[in-house]
Amino acid sequence: MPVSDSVDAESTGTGDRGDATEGRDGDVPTLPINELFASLQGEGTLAGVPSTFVRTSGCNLRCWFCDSYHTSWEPTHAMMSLEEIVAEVEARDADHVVLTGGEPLLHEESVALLERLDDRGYHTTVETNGTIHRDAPIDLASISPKLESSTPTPERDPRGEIPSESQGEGGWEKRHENARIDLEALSALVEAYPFQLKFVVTDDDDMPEILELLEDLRGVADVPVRDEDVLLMPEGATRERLAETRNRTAELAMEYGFRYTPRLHVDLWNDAPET
Ligand SMILES: C[S@@+](CC[C@H](N)C(=O)[O-])C[C@H]1O[C@@H](n2cnc3c(N)ncnc32)[C@H](O)[C@@H]1O
Ligand SMILES: Nc1nc2[nH]cc(C(=O)O)c2c(=O)[nH]1
Ligand code: SF4
Ligand SMILES: [Mg+2]
Repeated sequence: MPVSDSVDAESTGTGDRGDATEGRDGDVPTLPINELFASLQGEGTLAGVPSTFVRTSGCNLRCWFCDSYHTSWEPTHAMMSLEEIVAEVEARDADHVVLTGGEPLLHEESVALLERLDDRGYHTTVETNGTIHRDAPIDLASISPKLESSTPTPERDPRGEIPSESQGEGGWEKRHENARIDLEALSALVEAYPFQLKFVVTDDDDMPEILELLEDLRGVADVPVRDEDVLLMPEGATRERLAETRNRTAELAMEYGFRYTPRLHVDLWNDAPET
């Protein structure tokens, strides 16, 4: 099981990036950290690999199904210096580090953290929604572009918001919808790093949008995007919900010639924190 000496998540930020003190505390570079723990990589081509997870807080999107609610809808974190983060990583055994969030590439200091981890010989995976490109030592860009089925609407708002609030000017329905796909950033990421494209599938209706996005990406990217780089992942933060989505997602993977990825951590530990 995950380690018990995790980070205390104390301060709460309201902005996309955590809070105003993010970045540097005096001369010390810092990141808003929601949790830091040892587990098995649960998703994608490296599923099953012992890994240390560093979860930053703050996101530029608001997926209704986000399984890391306290990094997006209600960001909660402690500010940690890069030195402290690296020490916490070194205190665990894994050779693989997964930098996730929230959206880790929102934070400029994620680059410096990845450099320090790379200098120490760690394999780095970055879990990203694909809307931001940064130049950093990334061994695997695990990109999960968000489909229309992720958009929070009055009917699917985890806060149970009244319709006018989720739809209005500053409401997340529009903001999410406008920001969720950035072809330029997506293209820059696949050109710069070994990558996987990991789509969250809720049902059959997601497939036309996946195919269209792949066509667009293949049209602009200078590198091949092979069907085997495309993974379908069932939507579900709990075992109960996964039981509803995984078989159809697996059938769709077979039908379209894409890969299927399980959510091993949900099978093993359901929705427990630090797993
Ligand atoms: C919490 S996100 C953090 C990284 C980044 N913001 C992103 O979305 O890729 C980590 C991974 O969990 C996936 N995810 C989040 N909620 C999910 C859910 N309810 N079911 C399946 N996958 C989910 C995301 O698509 C992403 O691949
Ligand atoms: N075990 C485990 N594997 C994961 N792979 C990607 C995760 C993420 O939240 O980014 C994740 C996670 O939260 N737990
Ligand atoms: S992009 Fe990732 S962290 Fe942000 S809301 Fe969606 S699943 Fe959550
Ligand atoms: Mg997760």
